[in-house]
Amino acid sequence: MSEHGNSEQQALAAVRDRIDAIDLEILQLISERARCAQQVAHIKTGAQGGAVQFYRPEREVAVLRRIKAANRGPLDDEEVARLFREIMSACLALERPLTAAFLGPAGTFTQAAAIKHFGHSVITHALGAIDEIFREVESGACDFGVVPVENSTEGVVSHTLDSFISSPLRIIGEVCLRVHQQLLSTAPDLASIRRVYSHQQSLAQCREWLDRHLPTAERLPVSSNAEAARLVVSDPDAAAVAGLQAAEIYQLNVLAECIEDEPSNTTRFLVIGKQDAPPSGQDKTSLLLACKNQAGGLHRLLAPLAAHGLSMTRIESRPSRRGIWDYVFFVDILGHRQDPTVSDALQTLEQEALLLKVLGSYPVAVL
Ligand SMILES: O=C(O)C(=O)C[C@]1(C(=O)O)C=C[C@@H](O)C=C1
Repeated sequence: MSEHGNSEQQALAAVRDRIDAIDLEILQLISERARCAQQVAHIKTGAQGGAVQFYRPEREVAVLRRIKAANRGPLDDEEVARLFREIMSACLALERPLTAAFLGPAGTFTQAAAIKHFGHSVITHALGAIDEIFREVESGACDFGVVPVENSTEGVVSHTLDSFISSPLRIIGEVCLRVHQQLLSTAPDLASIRRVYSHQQSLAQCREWLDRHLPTAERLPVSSNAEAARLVVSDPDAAAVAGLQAAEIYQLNVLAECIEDEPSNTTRFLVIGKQDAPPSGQDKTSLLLACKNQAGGLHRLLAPLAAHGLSMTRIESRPSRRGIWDYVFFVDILGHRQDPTVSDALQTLEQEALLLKVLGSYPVAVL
């Protein structure tokens, strides 16, 4: 070996020794942290009768926000937050493993959102439909549920909004996920593709790409994009529009990557549970409202929000399907229901609205 090669080997060995030593220190610290989480569990179990709330969303976001603020690189803020997300997920699983229901089968973006929110130690349960997720959490069979609510290209997921009208569940968190769609198949190329399966939202997100590259292929909506991937395993003339996770799980070829029409295509998911999330300092509140069906009704309904200086980040209207109200409105505002300005505004709103249901106050997504 040349002299140069030799000194390179030595330099490499020295840095690797340093890395080995650091890894042991990190391991010790992580183990110490995990023992602290066990102590926390012990304290919580002692302090609370009945159901113990091991999962504390407001504390988790406080930990992640603090880490991001303290970070000085070279890893970027998102990356360090992701690492700490996983450490906390493992610590929480030691207190008690959490279960989260998602729109299955395995490999959907909803599963990816559940893991992004809770970390990899959460036990995910695949369910076939959005209303099944609500029922699973309502019955207590799962601790939490994760449901898609809106996509930046395609708009609202109406099934989710409709489920909130009759469900007693609360929104306890939100997750935003960049959604990259892939064209998956057992076929080697596009030439033989006659059918394209996916969730209707995913088909819509790739409409222009499909018009251009597969203009004659039939588009068939199914219950989820992972279900589409599962279907094409036994249909060589078909392709699925789905995520990379589905390609791995069902061992399909990626015939085309990132086929979404909007490169910034993002889906927002909601985390649902039985308990409210306490204030975290940076929160959102989701409301369900109905107003009198008369001129200026909606304006009067929203006036208290403006009067209290609250920012509205979203408003959606849906036919109520109940016959009591014509339309209901889903409104998101910044702030927690326990913040004085929000609670004052809600009191005024209650007098104006035919219906006011606070669907939940929850921390603004950190990751
Ligand atoms: O602080 C707590 O209440 C904990 O249970 C500890 C911890 C953590 O690992 O930091 C774990 C789970 C909770 O959701 C929040 C934080």
